Amino acid sequence: MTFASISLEHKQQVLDELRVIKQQFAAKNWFPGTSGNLSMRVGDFDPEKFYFAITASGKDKSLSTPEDFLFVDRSGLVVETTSLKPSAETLIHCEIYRMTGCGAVFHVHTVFNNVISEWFGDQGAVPAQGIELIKAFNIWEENAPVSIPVLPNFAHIPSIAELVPDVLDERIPGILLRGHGIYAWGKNAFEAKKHLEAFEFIFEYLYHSMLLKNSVPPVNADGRRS
Ligand SMILES: CSC[C@@H](O)[C@@H](O)C(=O)COP(=O)(O)O
Ligand SMILES: [Zn+2]
Repeated sequence: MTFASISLEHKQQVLDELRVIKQQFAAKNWFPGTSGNLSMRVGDFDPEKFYFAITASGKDKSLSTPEDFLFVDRSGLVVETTSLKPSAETLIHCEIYRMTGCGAVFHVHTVFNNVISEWFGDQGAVPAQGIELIKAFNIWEENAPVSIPVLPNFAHIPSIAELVPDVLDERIPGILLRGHGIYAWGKNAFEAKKHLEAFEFIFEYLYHSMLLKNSVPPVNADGRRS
C-alpha cells in the first residue's frame, strides 16, 4: 500500500474524526500551553508500512484551523506537501502503532497525570486496583490489579521511543512519561478516547485517595475513627 493509494474520502473521514476528538479534549482543557498531540492511522496496517494523521507541532490545540493535521509514514516522515511540522513526539506515536497495530494514539498533559507519574516515577509504574474504570481496558476480573508504565521524560524523543517496546503490556493501552503526560491508544478513536478518559479518572482517584489516607484516619466497623 502507498499513501496515494489510500482514498481521499478515507483520509478526510479520519481528519474529520480527529477534529471532533480534539474539540472534545479542548473542552476538558486538556491542551494547556500548546501541549498534547493526537493521531489516527489511515489505510491498512502493515508493521513495515503504515501512515497516520497527526497534529502539527507547536500549535494551540484548543483552537480549530484548516492547518491542524498532516500525514506521516511509519518513520514519522511527512508524506504530503505542507509547511507544517509534525508533532515533536511523532516517533513515540510511530512506535506505539508499530508495536500494537492500533488505530489511534492520544497524548495529553494533565495535572493529575503529571503528579501521579512523578509520584510513582522511581517505581517505573503506577499501581491501581479495585477501581471500576479498570474495566474500560477490557479487564473484567474482580479487583484486578493493573500497572501503568512510567517512562523517563528524556528531552531526546528517540531515546523515549526506543524504550516503548520493553514496557508495553498488551492489557494496558497506555504509557506515562514522568512529569510530562500520558499516551493512550485503541483500535479506533472511540476506544482510544475511552481508554484515555479511564486513565485520567484513575489518576485523579489515586491522587484524592492518597490524600484521604494521609489526612483522615479510617473509620472502624463500629463507626469510630482509629
Ligand atoms: C510546550 S509543552 C508540550 C510539548 O513539549 C510536548 O510535550 C507536547 O505534548 C506537544 O508537542 P507538539 O510538538 O506540539 O506535538
Ligand atoms: Zn507532550
